[in-house]
Amino acid sequence: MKQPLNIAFIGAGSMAEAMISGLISTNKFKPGQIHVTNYSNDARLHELRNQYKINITRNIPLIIQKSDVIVLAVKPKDVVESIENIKPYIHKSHLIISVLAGVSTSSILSLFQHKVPVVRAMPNTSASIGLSATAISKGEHANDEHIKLAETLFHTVGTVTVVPEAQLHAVTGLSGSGPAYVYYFVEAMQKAALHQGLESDVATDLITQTLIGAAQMLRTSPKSPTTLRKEVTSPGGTTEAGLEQLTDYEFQEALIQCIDKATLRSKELGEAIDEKMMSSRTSH
Ligand SMILES: NC(=O)C1=CN([C@@H]2O[C@H](COP(=O)(O)OP(=O)(O)OC[C@H]3O[C@@H](n4cnc5c(N)ncnc54)[C@H](O)[C@@H]3O)[C@@H](O)[C@H]2O)C=CC1
Ligand SMILES: O=C(O)[C@@H]1CCC=N1
Repeated sequence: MKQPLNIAFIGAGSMAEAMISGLISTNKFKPGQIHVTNYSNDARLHELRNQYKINITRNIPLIIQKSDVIVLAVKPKDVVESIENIKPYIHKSHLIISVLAGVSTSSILSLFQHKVPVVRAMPNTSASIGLSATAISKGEHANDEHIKLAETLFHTVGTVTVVPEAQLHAVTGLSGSGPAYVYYFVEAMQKAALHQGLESDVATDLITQTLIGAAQMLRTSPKSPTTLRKEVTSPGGTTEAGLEQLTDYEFQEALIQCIDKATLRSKELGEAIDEKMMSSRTSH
């Protein structure tokens, strides 16, 4: 594929912005190489242009013609309409990257109705600071070069793992949605800190540094999470008293159920698209 690459984002929401922000902040992509369009919100496009100096447009033929990589970043429910709009202008030398939860590469290929290379990816919003955990899989007409290109792109915004496509539902429930679970956990820690009389900004600093420290320990220490937990937990001490409450409230079970449910939802989102495609075919 020619260099420098031009990238079009179809959809200008949270995930598109996280990727745009990450791509630009690493200086590996210039704002001029990035193009973005959305459904109807002009103010949102102007906001993105003001912040990142990227190209904004609602001219579909133009954005597709100018770009080598097309990132589908609409909600799963909008995939049929968004592909319908771009389809006439797509050719085989484009690489389509879908970040849509649940939607399979085979559904995307059926919507394009021709042999376009598709890579499906599941990043997370930490892409905005170059720390996404992204997993990718290739569709039927994507080759090793396409997967390499997608790897390079997502490497700019964090780590990349290639997985069999069937595993992307679990990845979505785990690391795609994962940042939200952590933020939810932090919201609870903040409430507890306030309840105990700590100042809000003091609490926020302590919580954030605790999370960064624990995450860094997980990354750098050869010890397992269980060993690291036990090292904090003095017999008869404060941690043990706290963890007893989490056990009583079945915290781990709740989290397992949470990830199972999110994984199931990813499958349902994909199935809903397949059903929509089937019913539109039978009604024509
Ligand atoms: N938000 C997240 O943390 C993550 C989201 N994703 C996936 O990324 C995709 C986008 O999610 P968000 O950014 O959170 O959604 P969002 O609702 O913030 O953004 C969706 C964007 O799509 C645009 N859009 C809708 N229909 C369109 C059409 N026909 N043509 C062009 N643009 C159209 C909307 O105007 C909006 O800009 C979803 O499929 C989601 O599953 C994947 C990983 C993480
Ligand atoms: O909640 C969602 O459906 C998307 C996919 C992963 C994170 N956000």
